[in-house]
Amino acid sequence: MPPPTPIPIPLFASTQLNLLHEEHAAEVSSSKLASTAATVSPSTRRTLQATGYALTGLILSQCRTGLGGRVVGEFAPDPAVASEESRAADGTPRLGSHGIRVGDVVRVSDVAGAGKKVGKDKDKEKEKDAEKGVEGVVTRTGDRAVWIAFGRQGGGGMSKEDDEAVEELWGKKVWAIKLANDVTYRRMRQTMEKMVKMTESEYSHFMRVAFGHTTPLQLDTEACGPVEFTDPTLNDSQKESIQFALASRDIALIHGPPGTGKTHTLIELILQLVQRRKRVLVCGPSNVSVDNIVERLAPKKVPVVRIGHPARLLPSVLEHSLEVLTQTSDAGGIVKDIRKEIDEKQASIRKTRSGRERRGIYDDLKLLRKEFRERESKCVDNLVRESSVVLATLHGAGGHQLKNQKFDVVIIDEASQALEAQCWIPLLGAEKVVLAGDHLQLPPTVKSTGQNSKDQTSKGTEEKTGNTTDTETLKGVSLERTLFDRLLALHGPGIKRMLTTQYRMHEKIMRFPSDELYEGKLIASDAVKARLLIDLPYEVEGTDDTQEPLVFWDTQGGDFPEKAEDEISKKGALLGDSKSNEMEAMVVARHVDSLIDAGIRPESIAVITPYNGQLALLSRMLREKYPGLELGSVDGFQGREKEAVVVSLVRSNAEHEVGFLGEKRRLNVAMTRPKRHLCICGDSETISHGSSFLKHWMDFLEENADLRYPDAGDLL
Ligand SMILES: Nc1ncnc2c1ncn2[C@@H]1O[C@H](COP(=O)(O)OP(=O)(O)OP(=O)(O)O)[C@@H](O)[C@H]1O
Repeated sequence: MPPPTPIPIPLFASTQLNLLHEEHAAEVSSSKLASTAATVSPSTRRTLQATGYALTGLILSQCRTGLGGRVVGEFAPDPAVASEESRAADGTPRLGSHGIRVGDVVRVSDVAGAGKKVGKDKDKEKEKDAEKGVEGVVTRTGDRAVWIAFGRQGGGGMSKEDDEAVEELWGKKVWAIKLANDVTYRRMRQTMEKMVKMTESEYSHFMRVAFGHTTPLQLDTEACGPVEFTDPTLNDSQKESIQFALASRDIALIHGPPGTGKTHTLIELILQLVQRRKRVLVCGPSNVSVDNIVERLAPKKVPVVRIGHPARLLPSVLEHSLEVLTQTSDAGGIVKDIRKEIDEKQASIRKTRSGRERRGIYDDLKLLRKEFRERESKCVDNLVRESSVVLATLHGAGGHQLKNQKFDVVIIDEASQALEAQCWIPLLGAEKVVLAGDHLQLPPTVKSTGQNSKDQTSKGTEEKTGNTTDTETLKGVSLERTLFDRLLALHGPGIKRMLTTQYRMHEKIMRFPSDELYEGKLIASDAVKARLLIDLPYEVEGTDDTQEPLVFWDTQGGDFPEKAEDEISKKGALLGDSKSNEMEAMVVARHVDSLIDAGIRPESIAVITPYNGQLALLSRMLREKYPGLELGSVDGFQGREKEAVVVSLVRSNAEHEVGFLGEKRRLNVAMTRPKRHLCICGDSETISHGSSFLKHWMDFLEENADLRYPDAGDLL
């Protein structure tokens, strides 16, 4: 491996900043979420409610101190404006249908505050605040109320400003609007800004490795000692990956192709690190990816703390949540009394008529909350310090709870699905890093093209340096290029170990992705290699489908043409164009019918397609008929599996255009979801012209699949 070309860290970080800026703008505009909830008319508010973005006509009906010292407000429909139809039998107003969900970030503001004429400057300020409202996270939704927790994102209780803003809501008619959650962006931006400013002497060894200023250190096999695995079922490639990660001194990549037990391996690695008295920070790009690890680690009796807003955590991991521990653990005792006092004071405000008395209580409340925050932060600090394993999402790791915490190892699961800037949130202070992922499946979804920032960066660089060398070194830096990918390209396969036994697919389903993408190294475990639908643990008839793992319905011949379709969002907005193929959809539907006729439960089957136009069509044909059947996009199905998967490839045209079927990582995801049965529907003539990968795939299917040719006349 030739020495890597070093990448200047400030240049990398400023390019990322530009790319992130563009991406955020693209995301906000495509999601159409209002980023400011300032003055909007009643009719706009009603439209926003009808389209699932807001809840109007609310009043604050109750407040209590909730998790992490946040104020949790209960918002009920205003009885004064609730219509007769919207009331329950006992006359209580109901919320009606709305699209506000648990975990959503919302802003609650006063509807009347907007546009009022006010006299004094101080009042004007207050009025402005009321318009601006206060941000919170939805913790519960019910028929008669929604509950919203106010306070800093990432925990730590209420700030003084939040306190006042919530108090301002009492007695007002308010509304709540869903906001784009930009904590992740903020944290990525802050991290990149920090990187831009860092001086050479501040770079950690890991940073210098990650940007090619130096090469990874030799493995330290002696220091990691002999490994006694706690899990006797680990296979050799899993054991080797764990040993490698233990011996590495700076960077180790664990490459986990589909179904190879990546998480299984990480659990053992974490246990081994804890045995060696190492402190470990474990992160993932999503709450689910992190909770998945907490769930599997918790029974092992290792002290773990999960950082993150309790509203977004799985109920099964709540007892390990930092905010819950702050209340339930012994360490939490120091904040309990004060919380009670705050609640009592708060309740007394509403009973007090005199303005002077109210202000007095208000002042007391401020002091109490300050005390609460101080005690809580001490308690949080102790809890985190005492835990060998701390878990958070990548952006959650940028919260105040981990500010002064040092970890021996940072592990990132699903690293190939995270933006690189996101990974750097926990990595800036890291000494040793383990990344687990599969760069041959889809990277994180990116909406922007990155073109503007590329142009800006090259211009800026040329102006600054007078040449384009730096721009050259940044070639290939885009948001879609993950840290996992980049490190592999920079330092070569020596920094990675691959898991090779897969526990999902029948051998015949695995063969093509293994040979084409994983150097033929995948092995199907004995338990799965010959499993067929007919072997399912419920009654299944023996048919051509239930005894065959791989079926190819080849629609070649021109009778199954694709169609361009406008892609319409739920709100009726034009999203762009997509493709559909009605005749092919009929082939898919027939295949699903015959699987179900043979006794396969709809819940065991998924139908997936890369095109939203086709997904809409298939949904119309199949959703009502088989409610348990799963219908989805290929991208959305990454990380999932089903007993039987039917893939509709859609493209069929005389020009042999294949669009984004040309992305082999997407096809890899599509073909590696099933356990026992994969059925591909597509036009081999069109598809085989798309790329050499697609040509090999079509050849493979022709030779190895149960090949069938649908008759267009039969279908009509
Ligand atoms: N050594 C093993 N022996 C038996 N079963 C295993 C082993 N390792 C993993 N598995 C099984 O393989 C399946 C996938 O494992 P796991 O959920 O850890 O993988 P993952 O990495 O999270 O998922 P994916 O591979 O899809 O990314 C699980 O059902 C798990 O029990």
